[in-house]
Amino acid sequence: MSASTPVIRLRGAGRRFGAHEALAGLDLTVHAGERVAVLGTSGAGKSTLLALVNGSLEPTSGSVEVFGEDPAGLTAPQRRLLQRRIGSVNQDLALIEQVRVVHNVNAGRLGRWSTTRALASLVWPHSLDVVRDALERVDLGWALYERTERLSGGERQRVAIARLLVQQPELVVADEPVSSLDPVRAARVLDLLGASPTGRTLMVSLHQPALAREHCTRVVGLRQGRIVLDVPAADATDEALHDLYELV
Ligand SMILES: Nc1ncnc2c1ncn2[C@@H]1O[C@H](COP(=O)(O)OP(=O)(O)OP(=O)(O)O)[C@@H](O)[C@H]1O
Repeated sequence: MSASTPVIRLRGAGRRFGAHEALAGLDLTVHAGERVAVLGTSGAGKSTLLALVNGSLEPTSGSVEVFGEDPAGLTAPQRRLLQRRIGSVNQDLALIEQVRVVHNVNAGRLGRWSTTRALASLVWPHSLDVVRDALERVDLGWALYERTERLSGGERQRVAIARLLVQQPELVVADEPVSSLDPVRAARVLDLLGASPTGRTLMVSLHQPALAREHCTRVVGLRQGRIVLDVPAADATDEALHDLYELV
């Protein structure tokens, strides 16, 4: 991949679920370091778009390339290598409830560890300093050895963010990662997701336009599975967003 290769490129990408067309004809190019907020009403297709980008769904039409690769055309080992570069936070958070927080955070490093090391870490957690640091950054320094199932919704959401911080991905794909957080913590988490010395690329779905304007560089608006708005964040005024949220 050359320096000018986009991090994300969708060409005429669409996704159907049976007869239902969730996304249609999406053309989108995202370059390294961009922070893209995906906005739109419930059901507009935000999660589906993010799933196409993080490789958990394949398009049923058109193409999706991430770091210059089409995940559908890769072998399993090649796909694992690509996945290491992508950090995802999904709405279901994908935390293991019955284990302590430290193990859920360390799961962010599993892609880089041997099976032996991963299993050993379940008994004697490895890289405690890294895990502690990530938890402190999301205000959960006290929760290292808490059982995950005991945490509140917002605390669990921050554990998923800490897991992503230890993974240190080049691209973050986050589906409503701040939906359970108070405004101060939401702002902090969005800063953390986008911040990295090397200019991490971020694609994040949000329901709060103000957060998109403040923490992202670009706003993409979806309506009924189509991109109807693609502007610099500063231009995503309430007026510009009005049509996006009008009830259909
Ligand atoms: N696995 C699936 N099977 C069938 N239909 C689906 C599936 N996933 C999504 N859809 C449909 O695709 C459309 C887009 O869904 P999606 O979850 O992408 O919307 P969204 O914008 O993320 O919504 P929300 O803001 O409520 O999370 C919806 O009509 C939804 O019902």
